[in-house]
Amino acid sequence: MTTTTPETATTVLDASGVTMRFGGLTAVRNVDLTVKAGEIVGLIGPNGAGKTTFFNCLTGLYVPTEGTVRYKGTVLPPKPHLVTQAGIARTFQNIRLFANMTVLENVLVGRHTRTKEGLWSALLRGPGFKKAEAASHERAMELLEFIGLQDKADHLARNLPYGDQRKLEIARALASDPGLLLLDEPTAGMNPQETRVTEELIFAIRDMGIAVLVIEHDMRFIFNLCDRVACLVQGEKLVEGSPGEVQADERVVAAYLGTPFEGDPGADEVAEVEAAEAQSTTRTTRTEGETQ
Ligand SMILES: Nc1ncnc2c1ncn2[C@@H]1O[C@H](COP(=O)(O)OP(=O)(O)OP(=O)(O)O)[C@@H](O)[C@H]1O
Repeated sequence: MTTTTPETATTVLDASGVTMRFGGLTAVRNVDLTVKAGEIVGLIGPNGAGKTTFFNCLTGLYVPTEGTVRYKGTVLPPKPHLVTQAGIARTFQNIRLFANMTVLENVLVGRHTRTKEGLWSALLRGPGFKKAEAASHERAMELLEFIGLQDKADHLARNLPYGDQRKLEIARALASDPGLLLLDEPTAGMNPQETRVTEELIFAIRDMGIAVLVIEHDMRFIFNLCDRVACLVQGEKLVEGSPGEVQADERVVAAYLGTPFEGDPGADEVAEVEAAEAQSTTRTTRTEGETQ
């Protein structure tokens, strides 16, 4: 059996020099990022760092002011449905399900980019359409089983608990048979148990051969999950590396805490506190000695 290592794996996503300006504001500046087959890559950064804007540049919602985005070597067309058709699926920061449709119907909607039957075939319900419909139904049920919602296929999406709605969004994205899945804050609002389940789900998606790029504020989740992490700050890529490297990088810590570290972080403060404590101990000892 051959296994693909990240070094030799094909590049699924190649974003190069991506810049996005809104009038005078540069939300993303000259960002390069690659995702290889078999990888889970994390994108972190403080609020307003440009993470979602960068996602929107990858998925055709925004046309980058500068730079190119390639999927498996081909430059992507700047239209969301064509990007989905090419093989990139995404979920959004805020849940965007069809609330009054069933769980199964929501997944079937996600399948439409892979259905070739035309309008007349659908209207006349010819044999080609019926075959395609049965195949879509079967695939949608497989996906519901994969995420553990097969028993709720007939429930209305709006009646699902929050964690299940998030899972359903992922199933709908998977219905387009992507080679790359972009997840925008998949654990936002989840309790620790739901977050753990999501982590397992993303590992299982990776094991299905789908590369994953994930934005998340939950650092424990991201460092546990990802093979590689990139940190955006004020639209620029500040650091990229293994979870260990990024976690230990003083610039990343400073970006989150809002204070730059210089030299040994906090050494002066520690020395000051220790000196003050030593002084107060001397004073206390002397006072005690004087009263005896
Ligand atoms: N359509 C837009 N028009 C103008 N400015 C925008 C637009 N979209 C985003 N911005 C600005 O671009 C910057 C980056 O925003 P973005 O939402 O990409 O950050 P983020 O890193 O995803 O933040 P968060 O973690 O809070 O979701 C912000 O200053 C934001 O106000």
